[in-house]
Amino acid sequence: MEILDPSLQGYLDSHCDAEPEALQKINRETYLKMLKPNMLSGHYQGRVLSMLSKIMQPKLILEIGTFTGYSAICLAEGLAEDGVLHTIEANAEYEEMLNSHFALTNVDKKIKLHIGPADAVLADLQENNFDVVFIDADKRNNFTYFELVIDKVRSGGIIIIDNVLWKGKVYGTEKDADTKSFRKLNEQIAVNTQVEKLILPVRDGLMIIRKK
Ligand SMILES: C[S@@+](CC[C@H](N)C(=O)[O-])C[C@H]1O[C@@H](n2cnc3c(N)ncnc32)[C@H](O)[C@@H]1O
Repeated sequence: MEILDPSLQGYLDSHCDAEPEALQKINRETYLKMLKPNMLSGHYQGRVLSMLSKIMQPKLILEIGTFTGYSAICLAEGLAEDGVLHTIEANAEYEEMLNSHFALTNVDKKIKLHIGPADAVLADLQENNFDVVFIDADKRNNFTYFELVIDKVRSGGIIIIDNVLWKGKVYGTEKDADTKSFRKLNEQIAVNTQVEKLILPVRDGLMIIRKK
């Protein structure tokens, strides 16, 4: 089930900025070569991430779940001149492809790729005071990642979590484990008084969480 009517999504796609050339190439290659290519953020969500990042002008971004690098590049577009984006990917087989994708862009020097499971990489990561965090990896660990990163986010910084509407299942009657885990995540964040939050009905649902 699509969250948005396809004709509305078509209208949104045709009235935002065009997808940059390097991202068009990565998008095409992801659909040609990867299993589950729809994990990629894509044109419209990518422009949303880029816009949020440009508004925040972050010095430090953390991404959990790199895949083919699409969202990392979108977020890196908004980095301050001396900013850095750390992105974590568990699958070591993606490393070479990711380096070649980042090299297609003018933000490659600002992206630091960490290969390994997110919990282990986060335990070793010295950086604090993240301005923007994007959580988009193994979905059932979303709340664990939220708890691991919240103390590493500066006051006024934002955490973005992807797929929180889970194809509309979270507000339906489905009882499968993934749907239950998204419902629980959304409820836990909704009552958390440390943060302000809202869900944007972008693609599969983007939760925007601002640390007070
Ligand atoms: C939904 S995809 C990320 C899509 C990407 N953020 C984008 O929007 O283009 C999720 C990625 O997280 C990775 N992943 C899964 N479990 C992980 C873990 N425990 N630590 C780090 N990465 C993980 C997967 O290999 C996959 O590449």
